[in-house]
Amino acid sequence: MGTFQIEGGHRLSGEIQPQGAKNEALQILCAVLLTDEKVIINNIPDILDVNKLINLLGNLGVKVEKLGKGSYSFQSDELDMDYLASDQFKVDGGGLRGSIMIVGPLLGRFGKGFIPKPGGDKIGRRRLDTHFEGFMKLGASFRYNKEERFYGVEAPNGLKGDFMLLEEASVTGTANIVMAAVLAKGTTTIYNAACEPYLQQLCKMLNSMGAKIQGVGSNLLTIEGVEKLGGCEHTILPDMIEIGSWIGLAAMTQSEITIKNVNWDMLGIIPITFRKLGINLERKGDDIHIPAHTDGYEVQSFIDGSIMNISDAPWPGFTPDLLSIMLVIATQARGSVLIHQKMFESRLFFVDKLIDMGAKIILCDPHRATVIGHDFKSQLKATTMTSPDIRAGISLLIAALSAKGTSTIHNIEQIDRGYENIEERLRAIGAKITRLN
Ligand SMILES: CC(=O)N[C@H]1[C@@H](OP(=O)(O)OP(=O)(O)OC[C@H]2O[C@@H](n3ccc(=O)[nH]c3=O)[C@H](O)[C@@H]2O)O[C@H](CO)[C@@H](O)[C@@H]1O
Ligand SMILES: C=C(OP(=O)(O)O)C(=O)O
Repeated sequence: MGTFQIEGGHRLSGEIQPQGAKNEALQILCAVLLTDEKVIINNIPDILDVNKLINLLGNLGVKVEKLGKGSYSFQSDELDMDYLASDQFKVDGGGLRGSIMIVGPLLGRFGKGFIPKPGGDKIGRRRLDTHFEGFMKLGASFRYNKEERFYGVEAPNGLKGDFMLLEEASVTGTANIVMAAVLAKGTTTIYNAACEPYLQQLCKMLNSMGAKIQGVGSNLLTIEGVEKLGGCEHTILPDMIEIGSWIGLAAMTQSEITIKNVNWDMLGIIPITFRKLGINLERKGDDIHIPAHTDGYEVQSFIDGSIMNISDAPWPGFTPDLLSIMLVIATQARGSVLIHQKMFESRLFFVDKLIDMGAKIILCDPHRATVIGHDFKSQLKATTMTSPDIRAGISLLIAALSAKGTSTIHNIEQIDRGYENIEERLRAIGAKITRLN
């Protein structure tokens, strides 16, 4: 188990360049299975989850070639389908959440797809019903081995387009169904589709490979199936969750930081939501400049004067992956805020650690926490903690960097799942952080 030691209480300053988006990369990498031609992908983040998926693709027979930092070519012309029945696949597939998205492309192109129960954050129930109901709507048969927790779908005669109304706007579920439907016969219509920038990017890539997808960016996708897809070159967007993490870091440490090349127009409601907590964000070209909040930041209230409430919703609502960071920032705001995590059941339990550090938080129930900000009149105190999931991990790291004294964070593999070379990048803007093992 890896550990960070963090000496908190120092102001940071400088520029930080966001990595490529983890959740987009996981979708895009799975899409390379849809063609026997070469696919080039740029801006791939060098993080644990993405490297695990690249390794899985390699074990499946995809020819992987590194072209430069963050750039790879992939060719899926000679896949080893026997690997899907191997013990190694059970280990590889269970190692991350994103592996679930190999099923759609395999089903679409080869008429069968398998996956062990995927990994990912333990943040409450994470059902896969949307994925498999979608595949069944396209004509696949489904089986699930409860003992081995192994899922399988088969359609030996190919898939056939249909209309479907998804039970939930599942991000990976929509990506999976889209990747199956692009090679189905006829037209597939997906209503209540997720439409995060990750999905917009996936659809853009698939269209450049020859797919016919309309409605990109909306919750109604129409996909006219094609016989075959070809190669393409695709560049992954900057990671909006990382960008939000650095905004939180700047606010909590009262530091002046510029986040470079953020692709502002794809950030949706994120900048507005930080402003609700009183964070001042300036757009400079395509950068975000956060001035030092030396006088703190004040939570806004609603028009009727009622307490500020920040909650998650499917895109274009506020992403659940930034709520833990919002919660941490709120601990030093002027005013109070209710954080409502609607999607996941166990993502707020990490507040215990913040309470240990001196934050004023009432955990109302597993989904809601009320935070009463200190307005920097009292600093958080350093402590020893364990990172329960990726976003709680980065939130605790931000808390530690703002706290008085030296903190220790264990289980930092959770952070390494999604943040590239984090200690070096933070040291470059003045953070005192050391990786102990
Ligand atoms: C690898 C990857 O891309 N992971 C992301 C993906 O996970 P993932 O695709 O696994 O998440 P889903 O979108 O399927 O759903 C997440 C959870 O929210 C619930 N739910 C979902 C939609 C909805 O309208 N209402 C609702 O309550 C689901 O029951 C589920 O428990 O999307 C999540 C939701 O943005 C993000 O937290 C994850 O970082
Ligand atoms: C929950 C997340 O990741 P995953 O879906 O990979 O567990 C996340 O990125 O915040």
